[in-house]
Amino acid sequence: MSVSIHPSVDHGVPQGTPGFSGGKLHCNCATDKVEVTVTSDCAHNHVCGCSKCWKPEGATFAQIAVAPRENVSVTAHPEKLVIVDETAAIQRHACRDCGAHMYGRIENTGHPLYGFDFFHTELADVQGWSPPTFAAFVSSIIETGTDPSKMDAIRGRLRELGLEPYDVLSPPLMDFIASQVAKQKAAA
Ligand SMILES: N[C@@H](CCC(=O)N[C@@H](CS)C(=O)NCC(=O)O)C(=O)O
Ligand SMILES: [Zn+2]
Ligand SMILES: [Zn+2]
Repeated sequence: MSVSIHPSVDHGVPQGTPGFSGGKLHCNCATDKVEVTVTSDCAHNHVCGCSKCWKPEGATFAQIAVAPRENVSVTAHPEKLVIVDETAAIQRHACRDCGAHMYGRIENTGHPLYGFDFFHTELADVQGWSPPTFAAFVSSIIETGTDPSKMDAIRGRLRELGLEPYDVLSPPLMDFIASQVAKQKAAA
């Protein structure tokens, strides 16, 4: 295999199941697993190279998607969750024992992405989620140790997988964020 991106896409990006309606995510603890229930499919699934998104052992990118926050709830062992960085825009709730990030929530109602919770679909015990469609924050992998000389090969592999690489977010998401900001400015 050429370059490893993330175990969920390294052998080809899976197809989603039409009408998929969500599932339960579990942390990586052997017992007393934290459980998060998501009652819809995800949207905007992508791989992210930033240093803040949780990655499985050995992965170069995280795989992360969103769902409306009302569709995401902690259904077992909430006492094991800790917020990784209270000052971050996305408050990532991680299992204090295994470190897996179970969901990320934006509490600032003025944030353009307020209302979306972030989660890692590979933590689910079911498959069929809308698959990743692009790669975000690709240059950021250099910050966590990737040799810059490998970037051409990594961007090439992402394109081969159909995951167009961007150094921030995809144009549709950047347009959505800018539209939210424009609405806020118009209302102010
Ligand atoms: N280059 C930075 C980028 C971090 C970043 O901006 N991450 C994005 C994508 S997840 C974000 O939205 N961060 C908001 C947050 O982490 O709260 C890094 O790798 O740490
Ligand atoms: Zn755990
Ligand atoms: Zn990220």
